[in-house]
Amino acid sequence: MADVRFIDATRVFHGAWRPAVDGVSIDVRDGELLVLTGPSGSGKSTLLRMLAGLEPVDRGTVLIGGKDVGRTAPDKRGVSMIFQGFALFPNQTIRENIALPLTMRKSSVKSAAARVQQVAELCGVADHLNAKPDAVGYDVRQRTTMARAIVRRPDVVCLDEPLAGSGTPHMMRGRSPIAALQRELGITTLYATCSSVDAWQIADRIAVLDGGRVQQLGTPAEVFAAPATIAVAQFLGEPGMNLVTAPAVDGAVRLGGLAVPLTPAQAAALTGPRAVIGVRPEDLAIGSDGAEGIRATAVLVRDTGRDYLVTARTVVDGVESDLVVRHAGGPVPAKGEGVVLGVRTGAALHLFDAGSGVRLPD
Ligand SMILES: Nc1ncnc2c1ncn2[C@@H]1O[C@H](COP(=O)(O)OP(=O)(O)OP(=O)(O)O)[C@@H](O)[C@H]1O
Repeated sequence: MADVRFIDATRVFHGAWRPAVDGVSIDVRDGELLVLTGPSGSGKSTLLRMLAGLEPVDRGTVLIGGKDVGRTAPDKRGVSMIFQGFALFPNQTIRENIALPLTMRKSSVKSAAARVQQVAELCGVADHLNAKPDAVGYDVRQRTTMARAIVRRPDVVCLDEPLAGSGTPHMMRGRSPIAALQRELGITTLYATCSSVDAWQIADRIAVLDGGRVQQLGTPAEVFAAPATIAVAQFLGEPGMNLVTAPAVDGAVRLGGLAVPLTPAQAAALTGPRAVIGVRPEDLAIGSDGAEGIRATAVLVRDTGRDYLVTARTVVDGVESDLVVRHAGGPVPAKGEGVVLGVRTGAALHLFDAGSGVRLPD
């Protein structure tokens, strides 16, 4: 096992107008499950491929266990990569699927069989070795994928969107046996996913990428509580945080009747006359005693089964903005009805600079 370090790692594809991975510096601890997340095209796969040696590093350094692997061939790096959707061969048995990395390396038949048995037991699939992937459940298929990934005793496992296209419902993903096994085995793992739900549920820490750059690195709770940029705030949460550009006047950012006072440090960090107020749907409430409220019109009401998501349209500085409210108790407004929105007591409000998109100091 080993730790992983990216230092200023950069990859520019031929003819591209900007790097796909742009000066990324991340330390992944030995045994850690680090989730790389961010929108499609943010550079997650390219970063994993650079670690595995499938993509060159144009600038910067990649270290595995303290060793610069820039000149190390992919099969000598001790990195095992799992691609999208499990990638188990349907016409091969679970045993053959697990054995594949060994048979490709022409390991002796006897030692390969012993190793497959050992890994199958470790991953809890020993009872299914003669079955084909289609004949076993989702849990066994994922465990088999992990067994195949570790059969050659890698130092690091890279999983690139392992659940994409696997038909796994979102609510099941947090119970992913891959994540559970990773913890049992304590193997350093980098897991790329577009899904902020996956990232939130399984990670020790998450790195949010956007445009090839690390926007934020931290535990899921840290990133959720204090997103470092507007891009991160938009990305995490379901639905994402409401973000409204509002004027900063007389030391406060004003959204309807709501005035969010700026600390001296926040006022000094502002690069222009506007800030972006961020508030999560669960932190807004319909109904407010007037003066402090945001006057709006309900334009969409969605029943989630557990509660309602009400989209309310307001006008700030002559510009229409939509705010989503998670509404659980009390009468549900009809489409077109006027509402006054308030911020729940104790709720967090987030402030970002409208020009740079960076969080204002708390
Ligand atoms: N082989 C390639 N040649 C040229 N450009 C590429 C190549 N591979 C990726 N890119 C570009 O690099 C950028 C990062 O892509 P990458 O696949 O790493 O992002 P990603 O976050 O993994 O996206 P996704 O979640 O859709 O896989 C994108 O702009 C993509 O178009």
